[in-house]
Amino acid sequence: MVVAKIAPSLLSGDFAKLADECERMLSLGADYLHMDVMDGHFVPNLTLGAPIIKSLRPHTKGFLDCHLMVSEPERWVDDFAEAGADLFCFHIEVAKDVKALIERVHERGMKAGLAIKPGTSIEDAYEYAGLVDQVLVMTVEPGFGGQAFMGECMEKVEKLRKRFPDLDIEVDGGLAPENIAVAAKAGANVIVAGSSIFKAKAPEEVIALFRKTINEAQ
Ligand SMILES: O=C(CO)[C@H](O)[C@H](O)COP(=O)(O)O
Repeated sequence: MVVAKIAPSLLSGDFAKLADECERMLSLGADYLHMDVMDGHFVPNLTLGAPIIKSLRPHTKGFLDCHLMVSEPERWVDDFAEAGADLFCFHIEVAKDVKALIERVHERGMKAGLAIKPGTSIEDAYEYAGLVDQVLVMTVEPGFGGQAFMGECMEKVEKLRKRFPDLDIEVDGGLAPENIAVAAKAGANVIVAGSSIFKAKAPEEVIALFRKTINEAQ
């Protein structure tokens, strides 16, 4: 059985106060801190890289769930390991050798995650899902926060959950109180959310609602 893990996306936080934002999210009930790494090539946006993770690491004990939206994930394994990332999640669409990369991430002491874009079929991930710690099913086109949740991606989550009952399945993009039940029913248990948490008047209530909805669906 899997349990809910709520991962606020710091992309929606104040980058000038990143360490404070991380501690604030943990104090409000977050399990993971989701860090969106974008290279301006795999996605049309630039955010942060290993130097920021390294600067942040001494200021938080939170689990740094790093989602690399980059064209050459192989280049960054050592940098992220040395920076103190807890989980290194890369995209199946660009990895040169998925299995070898998973092994390298584990060798460097990080958990490994495999991400798929909305247009990528879940069947492509089956071969590797038993080797990783988490599969991330994107529910928006990666690149920007604040986009609308793509409900059609839930079929992929359902298929994955049927085959891998104990796998951590993360969903990312447009998750909000209005659609959390759909994601929970499909079998997602790790919820990334930026806008709906950071813009809420009471973020702790959104986090609590996500957790309750996911755990009740298990
Ligand atoms: O990976 C991402 C964008 O590529 C973000 O994590 C994601 O979009 C979360 O933001 P929001 O909840 O506002 O959609």
